[in-house]
Amino acid sequence: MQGSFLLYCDICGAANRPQARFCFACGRPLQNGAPPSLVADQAQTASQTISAPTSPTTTGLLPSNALLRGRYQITAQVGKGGFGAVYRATDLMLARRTLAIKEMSQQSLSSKELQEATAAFQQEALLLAGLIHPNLPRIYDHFSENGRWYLVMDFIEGETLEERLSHTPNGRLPLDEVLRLGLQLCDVLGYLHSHQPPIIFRDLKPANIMLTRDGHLYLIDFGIARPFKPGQSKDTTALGSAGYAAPEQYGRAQSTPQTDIYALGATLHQLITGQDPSLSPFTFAPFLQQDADHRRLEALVMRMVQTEASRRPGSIQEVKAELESLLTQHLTVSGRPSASQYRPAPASASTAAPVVAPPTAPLITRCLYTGHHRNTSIYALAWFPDGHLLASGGADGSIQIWEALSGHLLRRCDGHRGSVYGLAWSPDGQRLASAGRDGTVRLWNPSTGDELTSYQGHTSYVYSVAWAPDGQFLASASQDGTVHVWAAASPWESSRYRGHWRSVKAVAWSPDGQRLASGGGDSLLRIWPRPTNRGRSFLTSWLLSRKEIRCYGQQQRINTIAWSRDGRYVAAGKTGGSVEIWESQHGRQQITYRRHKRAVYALSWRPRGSLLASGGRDGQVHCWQAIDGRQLFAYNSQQGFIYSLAWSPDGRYLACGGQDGSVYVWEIN
Ligand SMILES: Nc1ncnc2c1ncn2[C@@H]1O[C@H](COP(=O)(O)OP(=O)(O)OP(=O)(O)O)[C@@H](O)[C@H]1O
Repeated sequence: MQGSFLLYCDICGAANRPQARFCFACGRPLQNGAPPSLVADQAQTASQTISAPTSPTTTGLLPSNALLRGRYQITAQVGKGGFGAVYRATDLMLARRTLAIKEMSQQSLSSKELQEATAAFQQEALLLAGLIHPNLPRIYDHFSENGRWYLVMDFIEGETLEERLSHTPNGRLPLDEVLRLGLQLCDVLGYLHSHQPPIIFRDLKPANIMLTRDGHLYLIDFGIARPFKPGQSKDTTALGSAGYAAPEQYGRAQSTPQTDIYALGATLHQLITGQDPSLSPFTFAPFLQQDADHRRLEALVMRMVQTEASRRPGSIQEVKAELESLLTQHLTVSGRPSASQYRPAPASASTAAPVVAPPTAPLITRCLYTGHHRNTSIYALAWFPDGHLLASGGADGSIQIWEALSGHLLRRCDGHRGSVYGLAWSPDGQRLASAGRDGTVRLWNPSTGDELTSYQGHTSYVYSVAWAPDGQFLASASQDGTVHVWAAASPWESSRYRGHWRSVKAVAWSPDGQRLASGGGDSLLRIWPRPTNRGRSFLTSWLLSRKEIRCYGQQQRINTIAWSRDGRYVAAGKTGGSVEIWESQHGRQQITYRRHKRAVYALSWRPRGSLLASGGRDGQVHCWQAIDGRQLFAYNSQQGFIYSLAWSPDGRYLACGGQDGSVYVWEIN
């Protein structure tokens, strides 16, 4: 805390900075200088933000229907924080999507306060704009209007973790839910810390975490997050929230990833014990529950909240590994599925079921926009690795690259003679691969639309192309009955897999890049190891037969295949309208989904969890749980046959390409 006193509001009782002229909480004028309102700040009670620039504010006054920037129509105020108000709004220019708009007043501020508040606001906009993660809201715009700053972002349908705790018994949560929330927080903090230099969030607390109905979590409020500055001994300004802020945030040292580990430890402690750490900073009582799982979590939490940063876990990954192992132990020992609705990433799922327990909440969908080709079928869709671009390819032979969330067409790549059937981005996003009816696989520079190279070796249509996760190899599947594996850097080198005896419609790499799955006219799903020798080698089925997994399902052509994110399952969409889910190590069939009436042409596994989207000749898109085939929604498209489906990398959008030449992008909550 920089000042020595806090100024308490006579109307609402909120603590304000001594220089403040208006209460940051209720906006009423403060009685500056009145002795009864001045209280020594040593106590630093409640969730008072340490020295964060609290601003007197005249925000929160926008009426319903107010229009900002000529496009954002305010529908309601949903929150009020230290810097201003947050509104729900409709974007009139983009498919009437719902957005959140955060407002900060520039009025009635001393010049220092204005400087601090503006810096924090700009900081939040700039930092968030460059971050893309499933647990962070996306930022779309920021601007100034009528003396206020505005930040436009995803609207999160839900409540803060603080609000959630206020209506749970004793302000606590069950252990499995705490572990799952902890894992999501590790994911997003790990993402922030993986930046160079690491981004330190610095204000992790229940009030800055929002939860959706199905338990998905978002970090909000990046006002005081900062990149770590190498060589600096302590933070320029002391920032954070009492109780959750590590000792080094009180101006003693520079905040590091260990600072966020401390706040996460304090938060986990609160979720288990129900004790608000802001009431007694730096003291963490032992857990009341003393079973083995709670004791193990307690040991971890106590290490996380060590005063000495060097005695805390070395990285957020270390915390995550322990939470994962603890969750596995907890579920295995208790033998019960999760009570929570959160679906952890499949990579961390280790129960016997195909994936994890399904959510009970219905999915909410809304069409973001519709893009078009020249009224010809769209056979292929691929999201750019960070989700900001979407590529589509179709019967007109063109490839179009869109700004994924606005539908703005950025570029076309023309060169294929005949339909484009397959598309894949290189993992680094520098190149786009396409497969076509002209028998070629081509590489494109997505920035210019220029063709970089083409791989020629197939003797008939190429239906599918897939890029290995390490970026070094491409696999392509063809009507000629082969799968070629190309070294991406040298188009003349390839291995050829000849295990199929009919056309091969689909090929896909396992997420670890060690195996390939292919399927086609012979009805067999084949899972085979990635060829190890570079150079020309011809891999026949007898060569691989000892290592290959063959999945014998219904005698129907396979049109499309998709791996689950953890590599444990492969889904195959078939001509008769079924989708078979196979366990990939031993080729055991898990379930068959039979709710499509006609051929399934497209499948996409949602990046988080067990949700599959399927579509095909019946013109329907189904979203269902791969664990048990439970359908969450079926949407009757007006697009004719559905040929392609693709989830965005963050799992929030589903792109859908059809026979009528349109691309629909749906937002799915
Ligand atoms: N993207 C969002 N979608 C929906 N509601 C939101 C969103 N962001 C914030 N809110 C709501 O607005 C409230 C205030 O938001 P936020 O914490 O970001 O504001 P702030 O002014 O920075 O607060 P603080 O006092 O913590 O500094 C939140 O508690 C939440 O209820």
